[in-house]
Amino acid sequence: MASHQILNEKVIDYSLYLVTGRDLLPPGKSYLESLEQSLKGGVKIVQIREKSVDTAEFLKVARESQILCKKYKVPILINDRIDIALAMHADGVHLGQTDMPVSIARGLLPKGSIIGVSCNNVDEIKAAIKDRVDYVGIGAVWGTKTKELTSPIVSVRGVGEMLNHLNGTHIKAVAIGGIKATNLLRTLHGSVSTSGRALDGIAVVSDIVGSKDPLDASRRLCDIFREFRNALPTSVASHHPYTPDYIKASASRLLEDLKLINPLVQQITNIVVANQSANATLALGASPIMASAPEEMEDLSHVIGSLLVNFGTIKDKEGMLVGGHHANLNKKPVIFDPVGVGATRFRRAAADELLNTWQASVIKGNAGELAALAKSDEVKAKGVDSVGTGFADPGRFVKQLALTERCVVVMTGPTDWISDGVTVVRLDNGNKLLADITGSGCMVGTCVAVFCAAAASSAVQRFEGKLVSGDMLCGAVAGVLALTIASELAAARSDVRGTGTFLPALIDELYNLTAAKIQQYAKIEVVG
Ligand SMILES: Cc1ncc(COP(=O)(O)OP(=O)(O)O)c(N)n1
Ligand SMILES: Cc1nc(C(=O)O)sc1CCOP(=O)(O)O
Repeated sequence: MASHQILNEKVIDYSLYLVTGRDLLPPGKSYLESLEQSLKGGVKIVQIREKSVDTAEFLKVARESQILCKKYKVPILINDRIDIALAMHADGVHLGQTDMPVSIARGLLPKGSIIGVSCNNVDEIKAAIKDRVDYVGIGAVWGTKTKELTSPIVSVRGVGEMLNHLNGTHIKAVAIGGIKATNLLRTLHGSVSTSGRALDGIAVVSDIVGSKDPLDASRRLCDIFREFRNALPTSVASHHPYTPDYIKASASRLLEDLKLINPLVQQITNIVVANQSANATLALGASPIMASAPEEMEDLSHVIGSLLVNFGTIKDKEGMLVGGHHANLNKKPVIFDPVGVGATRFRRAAADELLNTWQASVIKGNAGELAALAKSDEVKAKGVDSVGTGFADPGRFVKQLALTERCVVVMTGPTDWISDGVTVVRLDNGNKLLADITGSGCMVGTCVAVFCAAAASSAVQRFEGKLVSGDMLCGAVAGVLALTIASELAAARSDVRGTGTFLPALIDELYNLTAAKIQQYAKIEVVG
């Protein structure tokens, strides 16, 4: 989908939208110098926003800015003030919810003027559609110091939901509020509708205006936007026409790769399972680091192969927030295991906060946990366990959740269901003793994290515009297969007489797992 629009024969490119803010200029930097550098760096549309000056000064600044914008063939819009826009023949206006109504502004402005409005929720989007505006400014997507916010933060997942409503319209959408080079890729990947509609641009004040080098700041934002546009349409899908044989071969190869790579797998997990998760990691040929302090997350994010965030006893939320942010920044897979998320309001709110802060590569849970995450009441949970027979159509459910959260979703149970939003895989391995020991679900999360680390580390092709390289669907399938096949082999051993002997045997079978065993025992079906 093109990020530009044709109005009055003019092509409007919203990809990098500068909103001015003279009060944020660094000491010694002149406003016009900063504006020209940002235009050189790739700003494609400018809005003059002056909140605390009189009319004469607003008009002067707008006219001086217009000369530069004309030089770079960039449209100029005026924030709030129709009179200023008319007086200087601006290309259009940006209106807030309490400014001049769109229908009246349209009557006053010359035909073909660009009209954009601020939207903070779905109702405002619906009104903007009725008003046939040219674009919407959705915000604030993150917290910002540039302006005191009077409406709730939308967050990236909220932007995606609002974009769903713009499907089938010609209205363009930019996000605004707290966007900077360090969160831009995350912002873009998170802000996509379930049908794949992405943002047409980003509107930025401080990351450009506050920079001593606005040319470089703008160029960096432009580059990230372009790389995102050039990347594959979903963040993790590799778009291979998956077949059971292909997946089996990939899972087997990943096991061999991981024994060579020996990735470091960081796990923020719960005390109940920490020991057995670390042992499972080692048994597969990876190295565990069970680190949860926020202060160490940045350093670790450079050296880890993947990060597992397991909710379990949820004491380390700050570490989880910071860890996921840095993992995204350094393009390391994040595996999210929202243990017992349906159990309390605190857990539900924490899951939302985490998923609004970083993007998971894989979300893994049982039917009850994933239902709670998706705010579906089709399946109920009791504590950390799922209750009842599960979803009527589990394949459809995981596919939809994968599209909404833009990641791979793994739903564990007697049958495991995995989807990247395009393909749905059904796995039928596993022994019922897994349900009788504590932490087997958490160990699945660990195994998925181990194999996703291998998938990311051994990825042949890297796309700058993706949050993570490598085939996360195959990584997730391989992780589930490893534990479930090992459970079948362990349960069949003559030295296993109950749950007490099953757990060490399970670790043994993970240790002795081979590519040939995966090929021999994996029960895989591609169902959609
Ligand atoms: C692109 C874009 N989106 C939103 C806004 C916010 O406008 P508004 O709601 O009018 O608030 P103020 O900017 O007037 O504080 C914007 N300016 N640009
Ligand atoms: C002007 C403005 N409008 C917002 C909204 O939410 O409508 S947020 C915002 C400020 C954006 O500045 P920065 O890029 O420095 O965070």
